[in-house]
This record gives sequence, structure tokens and C-alpha cells, in this order.
Amino acid sequence: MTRPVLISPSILSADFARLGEEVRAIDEAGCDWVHIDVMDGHFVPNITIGPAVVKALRPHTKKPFDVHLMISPVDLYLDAFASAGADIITVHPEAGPHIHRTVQHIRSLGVKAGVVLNPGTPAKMLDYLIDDVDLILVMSVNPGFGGQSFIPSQLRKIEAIRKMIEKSGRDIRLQVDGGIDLITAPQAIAAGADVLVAGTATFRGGPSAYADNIRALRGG
Ligand SMILES: O=C(CO)[C@@H](O)[C@H](O)COP(=O)(O)O
Ligand SMILES: [Fe+2]
Repeated sequence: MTRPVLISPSILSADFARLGEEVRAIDEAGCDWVHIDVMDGHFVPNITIGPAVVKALRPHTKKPFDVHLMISPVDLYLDAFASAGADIITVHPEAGPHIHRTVQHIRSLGVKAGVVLNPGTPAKMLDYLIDDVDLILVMSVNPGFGGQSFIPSQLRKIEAIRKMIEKSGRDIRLQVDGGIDLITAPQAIAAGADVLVAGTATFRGGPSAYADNIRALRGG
């Protein structure tokens, strides 16, 4: 199934002193979703933002909030992020004891559920989850920071997961996150990704460049 590729800028690369304006700017520049990286300094070696900030950003756009949780234990915070306005909540299986229960919990909140595979995690992990998720995220860097280099081996994983999605017959988005730029975006799309997360490549050049950056990531 070929679908338009969606662009989900990671606001980790935005100006944190002007986050509301930055979210409005990427909305006006034509982004599809807004990717919000939540980090706790424990699951990953960086600390970013929590539900209060997600709630404060909610009035700035109607575009879906794609919330990538890099926190452990994750289950305690699902309700707070759903109430704050998340449309999609994506979780790492390593961040809690029962990933299937976590995914069920997210969906019970009326929010779409995503599962993330770290670079070292094999696609096979999805065998007993694929029927219960709305999105699969392939990390093409190790989680924790923006501005890292794309790990090429993840293209094979994207190809394998694309086949699994097609076999499942389900409507599942395949997202890639980390080191996406004008070289790696077409590679990820060719491998089967249909949602690109891009922080550095969206926000470089400041607000006047966002529309061109997003257009270029889509392939012009
Ligand atoms: O989840 C993460 C990092 O853990 C990402 O969403 C990054 O924030 C993407 O940044 P770039 O690699 O596009 O700069
Ligand atoms: Fe992310």
C-alpha cells in the first residue's frame, strides 16, 4: 500500500524558549504531525519535557501530537500524556514489564498506540504485538539526543517490518526517527517508511526555512 509520506518534526530541535511559536511555525510550514520527545534522564541520558508542556502546547496547533515516551517506568504517565492532548503515544518495550498491557492501556485512553524498536532490537519482537498497534517506530539512532547520524542497518529492519505490515493487512504507520536528512529520507522511504521524524533537518535555518525544509524532506 503506497500512502503519502508524513513529516513529523521533532521539537527537540526547536527553540525551547519559544516553543509555542515554534509549533505554530511548523504547522504553518506544512508539517503533518508534531513529534514530542519525552526523556527522563533515567531511561535515556537526557531530560526534556513533561505533560504540563504538552498541555501548554496543545492550543497552538490542531495537528496530531505524536508523543515519543523515553521514560521508565512508563505506565504511570500514560493517562497524564493522554489528558494533556497526545494523539499518538509511542512506547519502548524496555520501559515497562508488560508491553502488551501498556499498548492496551494506551488504546483504552482513546489514543493511538505506537511501539518503538531501538537499533539493537530485532523486528521479530513485533510478532505478537503487530495486531495491537497503530504505529511502529524504527529508531535509526540510539534514543536520547537529536543531531546524531543515521544507522544504515536500520534500513533492512524497515524493509522487514514493511513486509510484516503488509502481511498483517492492518492500517499501521511505519515511522523512522533519527538522523533523517535529505540523503537518508529517500532511503528510508524506499525501504518502506511512511512517517519521517526530523528534528535537525526541519529546524535548521530558522522559521523562514521550515516550509522549504519540510517540502524537501517529502521529496520536493
Ligand atoms: O527520539 C529522538 C532521539 O531520541 C528523535 O526524535 C530526535 O530528536 C530526532 O532528531 P534528529 O536526529 O532528527 O535531529
Ligand atoms: Fe523521537
